[in-house]
Amino acid sequence: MRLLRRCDAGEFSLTEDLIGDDSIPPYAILSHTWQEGEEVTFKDLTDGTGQDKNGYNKIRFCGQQAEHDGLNYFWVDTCCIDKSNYGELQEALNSMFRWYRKAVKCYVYLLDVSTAKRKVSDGASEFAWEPAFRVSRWFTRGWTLQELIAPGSVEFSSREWKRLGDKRTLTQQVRKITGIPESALQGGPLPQFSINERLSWIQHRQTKLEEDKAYALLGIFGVYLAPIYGEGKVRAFKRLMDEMDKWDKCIQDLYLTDSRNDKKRIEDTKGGLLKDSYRWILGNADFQRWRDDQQSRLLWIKGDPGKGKTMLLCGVANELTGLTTNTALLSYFFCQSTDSRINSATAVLRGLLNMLVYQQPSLVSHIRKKHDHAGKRLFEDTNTWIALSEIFIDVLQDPSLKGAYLMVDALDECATGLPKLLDFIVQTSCMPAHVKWIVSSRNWPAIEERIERAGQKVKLSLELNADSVSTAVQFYIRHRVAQLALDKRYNEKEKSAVLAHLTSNANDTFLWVALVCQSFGDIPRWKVLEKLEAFPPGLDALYDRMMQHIHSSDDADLCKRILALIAIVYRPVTLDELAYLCEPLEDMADDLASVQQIVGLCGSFLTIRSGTVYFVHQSAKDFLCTKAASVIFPSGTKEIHRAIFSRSLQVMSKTLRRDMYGLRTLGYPADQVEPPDPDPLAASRYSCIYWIDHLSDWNDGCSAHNRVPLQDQGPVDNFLRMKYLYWLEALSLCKSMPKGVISMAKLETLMKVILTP
Ligand SMILES: Nc1ncnc2c1ncn2[C@@H]1O[C@H](COP(=O)(O)OP(=O)(O)OP(=O)(O)O)[C@@H](O)[C@H]1O
Repeated sequence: MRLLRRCDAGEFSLTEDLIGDDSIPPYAILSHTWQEGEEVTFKDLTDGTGQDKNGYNKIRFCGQQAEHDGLNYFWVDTCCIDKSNYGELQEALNSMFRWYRKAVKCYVYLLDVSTAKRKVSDGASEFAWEPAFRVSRWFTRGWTLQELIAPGSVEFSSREWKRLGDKRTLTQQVRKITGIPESALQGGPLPQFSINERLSWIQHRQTKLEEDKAYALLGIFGVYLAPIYGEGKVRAFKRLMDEMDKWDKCIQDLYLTDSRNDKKRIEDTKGGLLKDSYRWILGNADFQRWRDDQQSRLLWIKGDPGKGKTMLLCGVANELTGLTTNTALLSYFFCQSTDSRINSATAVLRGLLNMLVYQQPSLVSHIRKKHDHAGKRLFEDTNTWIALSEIFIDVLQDPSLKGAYLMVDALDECATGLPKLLDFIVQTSCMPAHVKWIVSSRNWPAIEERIERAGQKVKLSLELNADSVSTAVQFYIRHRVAQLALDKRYNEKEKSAVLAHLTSNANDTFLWVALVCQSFGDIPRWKVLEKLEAFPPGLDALYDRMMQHIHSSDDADLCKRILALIAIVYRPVTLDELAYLCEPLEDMADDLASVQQIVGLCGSFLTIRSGTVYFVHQSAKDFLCTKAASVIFPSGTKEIHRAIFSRSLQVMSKTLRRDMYGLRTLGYPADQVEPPDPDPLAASRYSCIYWIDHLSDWNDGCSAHNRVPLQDQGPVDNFLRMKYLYWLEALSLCKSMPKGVISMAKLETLMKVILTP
């Protein structure tokens, strides 16, 4: 990129070609419409001519504005690109959007808008220049579309160099004139707008060369295309759309979860995020050191279960969102061991990448380099980690990446590949890039050992910040008690007693407060004082008490069965799925309200959100699987795997059939399938995907006389003979064919082991 610099004599000179973003100083950029034969060219500038052209005036305008704003450099498209050099032109066309985005200021020079006339009359609601502004030629040209959208600051000036306003103050007018939504004008991520919507923004705009109408969209779509002038508009658009299709496919294949939705879900299920309970971190010296010191790249927040780490990270994400708009990207990931989709090292990198490319689509090029060859397998085979980590490093080293904040919550919940993920975080936190990591986990020595290897790290222990955490928990207690008092109509005495009990027993643990308050919600007001002592301090003591409560209830066996099942499944199951997987619930399969009620009897261990059953917290699952294991798995966990496998086979045999979604035609694209309502796969979706995993876990280490039924005429053989094709169809409808292929290989291995004499 070449820039212009003002010389002492008031003239301008071109810099050399500046390679690499680090060598590019802050600059302003001009946006205008071209006048045939009147523009100052690259050749003019190098020959020292062109001062007599009308276009020279615009360069002076841009230079003067830049100087006024304290910027020594500026860029003008007419003369900063050597258009006689095809390589340079191609690079410029594909970089233009980024150049406009990186400009500190963009000055729009409107030759056809004059401020010579003053306000129409006193009290008039619009300025005299507004009618001319509305019909300005600038709004009708193709290239000016990205010049409006890409820069953070766009200032409009009249023919007389008078400032009219900027794209923030004139948002409503610009939105009306262009039809472009406000969030796109204000720098919102463009992938949130459909391809058709983005195409519509240029529909009524013109370009001198017909192909340019397509090329002017490259930055807006975040794709790379070599310009072929002469190919015609139709072919140029076809090539653009082909690129978009590949882009779309790549993003779809990468997609695993939308961390923004995960964050929202987590905040919702945990009862909403309280700013007063996390904002202490913003004033914390360690946090500030990590945030403000360029050399500090890795912040590790560590603390015991339920100390509020996840909610703290949600809060930090919110604060960084405000802080980083236009200066850096923010990407986060919340590991959850109870959900096999989001509890592995590869899932973390996929999730982080997904958020990065959403904000800066041009970064997809690094994924495309591998995805164009390998397709979806790139994200699903044994080499996925290698490929993803290489892609991730390329992304972090992309010269156009201004900076990035990367957050990973609950490293201890990353069940697969944690050591390599930690090594990767440590490695990339030492790279010379503007990247900062923030991670959280429990106080695990294995994590500490690896994080210690990072050069510039900051450790923030919640236990060592007990005063701040304690004050934050106090805010939380007051908030929850106020809510309870309102809902349950406590009198002052009851309210004070609850407050005092929580305050003196919380031990700086949010989760304990959250669980106790949840239980108080089920206790009638007149019993609350009497029941207070039933909530002992300490998480385990509380879980223990919840377990005893279940034990002494009429539905103890059923509740324990449900808890065991929810602790074993590979992803949270829906009420529909639960009703079929848990045999004693079978009769209620068409009465989900009752299933929901029964889940409600399982103490506060479980919670239901949008029809799906989750553990209220990871520590609840940990408690059940360790301290209460003998109670909920009296015959061991294999027995639960066996039961889930066996129920899965039954539900699949009962529900799978040909063309369940009534698609009729063969070859219907799987990604366009919408589940009918009611969904015939609602009850068997989980079973279709995971039955082989349960079979395999049941078999794992089984003694010879307990062998799983894989022989001819056994249940597996019968199922495959009768339903194999329907099962494949179901896998495809569940968009889980790749997982199915892995499962089939697993089944084959299992057969070989078991059936070998
Ligand atoms: N800032 C906050 N606003 C609202 N609720 C909060 C806040 N901090 C903590 N909580 C409450 O405390 C509970 C525990 O917090 P959180 O899940 O963040 O703990 P954690 O340290 O991540 O636990 P673990 O390490 O066991 O996963 C949450 O479910 C929520 O109810």
